[in-house]
Amino acid sequence: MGFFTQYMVSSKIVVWGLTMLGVFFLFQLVSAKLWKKNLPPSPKGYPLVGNLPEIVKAGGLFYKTMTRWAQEHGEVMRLVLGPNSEYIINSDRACQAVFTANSAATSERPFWHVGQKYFTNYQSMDLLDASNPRWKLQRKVTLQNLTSAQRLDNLFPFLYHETLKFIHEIAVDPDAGTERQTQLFQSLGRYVYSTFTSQLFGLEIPKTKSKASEYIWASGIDEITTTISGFYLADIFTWLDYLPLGLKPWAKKGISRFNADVDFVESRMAHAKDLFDRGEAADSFLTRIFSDMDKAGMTHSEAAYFALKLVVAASDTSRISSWVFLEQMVMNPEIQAKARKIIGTSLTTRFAKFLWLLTGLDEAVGDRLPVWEDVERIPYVRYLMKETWRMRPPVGNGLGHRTKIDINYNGYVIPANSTIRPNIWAIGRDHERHPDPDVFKPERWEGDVSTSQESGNYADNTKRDHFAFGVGRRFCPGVQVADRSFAVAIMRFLWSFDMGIRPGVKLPINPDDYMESALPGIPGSRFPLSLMVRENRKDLIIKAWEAEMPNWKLKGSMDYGL
Ligand code: HEM
Repeated sequence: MGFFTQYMVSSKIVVWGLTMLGVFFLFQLVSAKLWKKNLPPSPKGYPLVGNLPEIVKAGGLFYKTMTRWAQEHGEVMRLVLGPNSEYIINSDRACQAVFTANSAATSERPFWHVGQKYFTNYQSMDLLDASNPRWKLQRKVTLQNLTSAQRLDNLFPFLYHETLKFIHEIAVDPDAGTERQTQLFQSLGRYVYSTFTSQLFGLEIPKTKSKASEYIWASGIDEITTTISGFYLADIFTWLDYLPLGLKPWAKKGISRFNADVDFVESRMAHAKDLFDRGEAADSFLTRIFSDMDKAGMTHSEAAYFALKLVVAASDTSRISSWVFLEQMVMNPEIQAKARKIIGTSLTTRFAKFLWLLTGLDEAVGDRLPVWEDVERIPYVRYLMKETWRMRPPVGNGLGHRTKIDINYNGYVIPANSTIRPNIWAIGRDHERHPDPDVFKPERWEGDVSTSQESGNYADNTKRDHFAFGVGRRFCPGVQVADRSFAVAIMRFLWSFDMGIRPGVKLPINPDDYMESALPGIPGSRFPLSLMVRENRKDLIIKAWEAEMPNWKLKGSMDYGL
């Protein structure tokens, strides 16, 4: 079920709910003296429910609604979501003022009690307030164990292995390029999940049909749902939490999800520990915690739960990045051809490279699979990354923050304790920042080879490439991992595949027809993508895979015992 369709409830509950909302609205108005403040403008909505119906109706095309609203209402706007209001920050300048200049005051999370208390037992970094010491510890552990210069390299063996496995699967798939090739979204998901479970747990996901992947996906959805404004009424009417547990279905659901998560990670950890004790475990986040090399300051059990949360944060964002890159290559064949030419095909000899330097017409890589270091000399890869993340940010609606203070911007007031969000979609499609924003044009980034981390760190937010990784103190801590994973995917896909549309699909196609409400702004698994290995690559890929397998050391599986 999509996030938005879940707002639909039975009519009795609606009547009860609306009455409560009315009372609550009045209470909010009086207690916060909102009528005295010049609040930002709102799109026209309905009594009591405000802008909710339009959001529900928009479903997967919510990105368009948010972009249009930003154009109509200016740099800051207020969305009325039943009894809640959210303040949406529509421009880079306003992001600077709200999230960067006021980062200490705007880095708490909204009051997501249900998610924080029940679903995650105050252990998930995404949901914790930045002032919570556990958030600080988890952020430190992420930076030390995952994204420090030393640790970033740990990703590569897994990333190279998994991308090669994905490409090899397609090279030997008799259904590749036919109308029966319908599982690409799932296979892409397998390789991405497996990359991160290997890096974090030291355990891989060998098959596309995997109970572990299904579990991780469902657990992630449950947590994300707790961050939807007003999804759990107990986040609005906080006194509901005083009821006995038997009368709180949301609390029971949350507790059972948390307990199931703990069971899941404890059993995975036991398997990983067993391999570690036998000296058969690959180096991973957990093995380093077991061997106390990093003295993380977490118990083993906490570290395993945290590893699950990192897999959730890392996997689908990376899967979506690769998926929409493929979508854009299909929609823009001339860019696919150009990028491929730049990345490299058959030239292998020094003479050929010399020719390439001389003429600029041929390739930079040759007959080996591209690796991360190639990005340094192929800036076009960075342009492709920036353009994909600008146009289809995987987390376009961001994650809410809470402001602890009243913030004044352009004569409007965003009141203390409100939820605030950067409108990542609208900023990426702002005509002033990006002329022709609906056109996929990597060339617009000519000369900008900044990494996502560097760009995110610019003191002047208007100079940033895009806002796909958020803004302010909660800026995505996995950004350098994301850059590596995406760059390698882009280069290897261009090197390996002819990317097109499945036979039998009528042209032209519009990606908007394939949006899913659970992934607003992203064409979902129904997008009729076709991948075929290029003829002159097939033998190279098969040979590379045959050379890889005998040396591959990772023994454990996330699906062990499931
Ligand atoms: C293309 C890939 C990715 C995108 C687009 C992305 C985007 C985001 C966004 C928008 C946020 C919310 C920031 C905010 O609250 O302002 C976030 C938070 C987060 N991301 Fe990422 N992310 C990606 C990959 C990753 C990876 C690979 C990891 C881990 C290895 C990761 C770990 C996290 C964590 C732990 C948070 C929560 C931070 C906090 O609450 O303080 N992300 N990400």
